[in-house]
Amino acid sequence: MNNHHLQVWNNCLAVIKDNVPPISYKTWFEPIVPLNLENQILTLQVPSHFFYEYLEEQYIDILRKTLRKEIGNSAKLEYNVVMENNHIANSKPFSVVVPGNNGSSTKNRPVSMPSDKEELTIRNPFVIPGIKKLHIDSQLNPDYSFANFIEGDCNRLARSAGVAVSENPGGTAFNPLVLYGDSGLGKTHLAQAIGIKTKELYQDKTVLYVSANKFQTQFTEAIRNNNKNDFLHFYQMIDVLIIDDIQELAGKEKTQNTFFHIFNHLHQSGKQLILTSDKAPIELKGMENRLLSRFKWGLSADLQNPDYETRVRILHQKAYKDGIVLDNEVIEYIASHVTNNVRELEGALISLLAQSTLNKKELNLELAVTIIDRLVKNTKRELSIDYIQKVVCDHFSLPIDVLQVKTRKREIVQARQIAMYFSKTLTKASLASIGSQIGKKDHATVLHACKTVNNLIDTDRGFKTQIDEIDKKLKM
Ligand SMILES: Nc1ncnc2c1ncn2[C@@H]1O[C@H](COP(=O)(O)OP(=O)(O)OP(=O)(O)O)[C@@H](O)[C@H]1O
Repeated sequence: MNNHHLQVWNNCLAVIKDNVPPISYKTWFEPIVPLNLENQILTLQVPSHFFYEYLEEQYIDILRKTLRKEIGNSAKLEYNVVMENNHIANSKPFSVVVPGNNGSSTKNRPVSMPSDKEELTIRNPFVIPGIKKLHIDSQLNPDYSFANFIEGDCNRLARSAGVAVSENPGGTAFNPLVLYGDSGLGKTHLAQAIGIKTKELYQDKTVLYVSANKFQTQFTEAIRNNNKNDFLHFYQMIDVLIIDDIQELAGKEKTQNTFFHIFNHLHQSGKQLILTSDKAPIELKGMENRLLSRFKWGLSADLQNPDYETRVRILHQKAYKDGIVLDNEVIEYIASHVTNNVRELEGALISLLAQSTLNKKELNLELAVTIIDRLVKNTKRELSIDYIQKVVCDHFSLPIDVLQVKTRKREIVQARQIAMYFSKTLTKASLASIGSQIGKKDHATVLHACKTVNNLIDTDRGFKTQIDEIDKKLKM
């Protein structure tokens, strides 16, 4: 048998080895199998389409130089992409690169499948090593469905983008879809809901949810075990990849670099990426710019703190799911006192249920007041503007929505000014944000309200007493 191709490739490798870092050599050149040399065309077998793309992108110069040195100026290079299992990826065609005078070009031929390569060699970081059939568990929690996700102004854009993505993964402009917002506002839930719905609509699509931390751990393991290729190949065959808490990759340059290649590959192949983050992409620190700029290709949608109405609906839904009936006053009490995020709202409900069951107490407002106040004090809550409006309205026996009504009625104007004054003194909200939440006023109106209230406190005893009473109620 003619071993000329082996000789030529080994000579090329000797030069390449001296010119690329050892880890790159091991990753990208050792797995290559030289197959044939005919008419100055060297055929190399590579394990995947991505592998070939990566070689083309990163190493074409050195390949071109070494080949020309070995075979002459009309040297050509062909890649034989051997997909080792039919369901690893769509059968991508055989690609040929010609490192000629005009740089590289590619053309296609059918894939060749050697008979001795039937076993799956890509290791799946989600299954026990040794299991040959590649079954990917999507790692989705069925509770995190769209049906269980309450819609409100706080999440409307993100939710509808999520529905659109799950109906047409990879086929909308929302790629990647970046969901961001503070902790406990439903990013994981929504991202998983997209995965669940996609699986319902497209059973044959490979969906995978993974936290950025898990991704990082798998990557470190893969490097330690010399399996970086397997790691890359595994991720590049996913149709819908959901990575949670992407901010956790900050400062992890190597992982980011690998994720960059996975991202590119998936995006170019029309696959869907869904990322969650605790900050808007523009505010993410410690991330490579090339990654950040890619995050901005699609849609970034934020999740905000739910307003009072949405909190009430979330509580009703959670109680219903747990099979308990709660009086409206109990739900309203929780919704007006637990305002930080949905996770705390859930926690409050669970504490209430636990106390009532364990101590055999009736689940009524009295119990709710005791439990919630204890909880809220422990979490050093910041008062919400919603709650301030509620307390002020209760104090003056006004319906809460009256503050939003455009009117010059003195008692309403004054209640609104008092609500603005307390929002300014007891929350961190800006004048503009206070104004927009209380009667859709501008910042100048809020400033004027604060001055008026301060003046009245100094000059009107009766007024000051009212303010002190409201203050006490708010800090109860
Ligand atoms: N709109 C909603 N409707 C119903 N449940 C919700 C909603 N938003 C959040 N939740 C619930 O609140 C809890 C916290 O949500 P989730 O874990 O998705 O938050 P997160 O934003 O991912 O938080 P973190 O950044 O801390 O991971 C979950 O149990 C989730 O089901």
